[in-house]
Amino acid sequence: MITLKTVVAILKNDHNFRDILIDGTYFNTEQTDFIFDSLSYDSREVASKTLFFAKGSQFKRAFLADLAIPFYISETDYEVGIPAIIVNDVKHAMSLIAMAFYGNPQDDLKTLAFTGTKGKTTAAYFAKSILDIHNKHKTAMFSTMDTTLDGKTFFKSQLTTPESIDLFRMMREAVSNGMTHLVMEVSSQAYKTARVYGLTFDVGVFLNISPDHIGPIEHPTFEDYFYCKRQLLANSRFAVVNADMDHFDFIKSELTCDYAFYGDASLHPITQSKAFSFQALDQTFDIQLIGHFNQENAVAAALSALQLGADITDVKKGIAKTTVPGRMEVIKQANGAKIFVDYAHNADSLDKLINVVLPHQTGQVTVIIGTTGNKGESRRQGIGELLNGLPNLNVILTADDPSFEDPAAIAREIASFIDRDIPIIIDREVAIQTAMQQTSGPNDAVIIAGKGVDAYQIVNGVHTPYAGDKNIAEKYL
Ligand SMILES: CC(=O)N[C@H]1[C@@H](OP(=O)(O)OP(=O)(O)OC[C@H]2O[C@@H](n3ccc(=O)[nH]c3=O)[C@H](O)[C@@H]2O)O[C@H](CO)[C@@H](O)[C@@H]1O[C@H](C)C(=O)N[C@@H](C)C(=O)N[C@H](CCC(=O)O)C(=O)O
Ligand SMILES: Nc1ncnc2c1ncn2[C@@H]1O[C@H](COP(=O)(O)OP(=O)(O)OP(=O)(O)O)[C@@H](O)[C@H]1O
Repeated sequence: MITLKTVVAILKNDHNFRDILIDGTYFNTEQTDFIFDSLSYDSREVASKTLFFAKGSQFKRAFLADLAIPFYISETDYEVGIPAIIVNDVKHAMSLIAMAFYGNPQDDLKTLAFTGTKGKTTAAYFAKSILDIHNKHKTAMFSTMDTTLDGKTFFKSQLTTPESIDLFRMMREAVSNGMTHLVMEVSSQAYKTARVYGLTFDVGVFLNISPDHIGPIEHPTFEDYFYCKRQLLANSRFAVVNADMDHFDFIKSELTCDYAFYGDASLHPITQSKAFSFQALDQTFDIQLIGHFNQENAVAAALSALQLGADITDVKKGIAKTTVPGRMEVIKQANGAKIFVDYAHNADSLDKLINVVLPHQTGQVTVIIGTTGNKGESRRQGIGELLNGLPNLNVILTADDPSFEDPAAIAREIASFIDRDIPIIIDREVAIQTAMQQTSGPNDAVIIAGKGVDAYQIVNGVHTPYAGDKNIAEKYL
């Protein structure tokens, strides 16, 4: 529940209130009070006491026209005869009002947020494993892969960071379920679209930055992407930062809270890095996820969990038991060849993934990859140029969430950055089957990059069923 009076007070306090408009008359405050019993940003989900937020580039006046609602909040007066609260920024309004409506659930949780171009999901899984040992399985998690409000039942979310109304509702539900900690991923889009506006995290972690998510529906420039990501540190009580990342000195210069750094250029380097173990924080850790970058993700999670009260024993146990579906999963073909299934879908991740595989697999190595349509368009050049610089690698280009674009055209665009001829097999299952048929022994490998365990392909904007890279690979062992 929230009253109109509280809503107006929140907006005024945030310097976001413009006016209330009822039947063509302007008011600078509420005329009578009203109690709202729900919040919504979707006209298909409203009731008689819903406070409705009209937001978004695709919002249409028609969505409001026949609604039986007491008020809506908007940047625009849609002139539909419904009392309107006009604000300068509807997404700021939505976040602060949702926070109050759900009773500031962040105050009842220890909150840990990860941002970075890569590793958010993996680091979140490490952190959840550690914290679950510390708090006896009372860790909620909001991640791209999985969301859990009770620590044990999981569902897939549409967005990496939920819309603010959903975020605070889910946080409240997690508290009601007895959760004491929340681990979440915060995307740059979350800051760009104010999904976490007004929220301060107990610990904010910045894992790394590389050019990505630049395109018409994401960020116009790298500067914008980087700025949005840095907002996590500006809105955290304690920062954990990778000292080896690009622009680290600048990030450090901006910090206003306490912090811990990790990486070679810090007091917490990773040493003795082996496939399944490493040393850091004066300890030896066992780890199931191979790759130095996963050891970085693990140390970031370790420092965060220590800050939130876990002890080093919890940390060691948590890291040792962590696996992440679709991240660095290795299966063996009948002929001994190794199949690596990983979610790498930009040049930086693919580069790191290939560098983990090549030292061990000295035979024929085939990479299967595509890139998404209508999103992250710059990945095509990045991946093409990377593969061009690795002439000994076999490559098959395939589909990966083409959305409204033609997957063959996307593949041709990637191929245009590669000097040698590259086969294009749009059917991902056939691409995997073909590569696996070409292996001949234990030194060979197939790297299936991009979809991990995603059980769908986005085609024409619709999630269409897909068996999943790992399931398909297992079919052709
Ligand atoms: C750019 C962006 O963040 N867009 C998100 C945003 O859209 P928006 O606010 O612009 O809303 P819109 O799509 O224009 O829709 C207009 C509004 O009309 C409403 N509506 C619609 C139909 C109707 O009949 N009645 C009605 O009221 C809708 O509920 C919506 O509120 O809010 C929508 C939900 O309210 C999201 O679905 C949408 O995510 C889009 C689809 C998306 O794909 N976003 C990606 C780029 C994203 O955010 N990704 C990051 C992860 C990036 C990473 O991998 O690191 C993420 O956090 O998920
Ligand atoms: N620290 C890292 N640096 C570079 N690449 C990484 C790192 N951690 C993971 N990766 C690679 O990126 C892929 C995606 O990892 P993960 O899902 O943890 O990242 P994410 O930030 O959640 O990704 P996304 O934003 O694309 O959902 C992994 O499969 C791996 O190939």
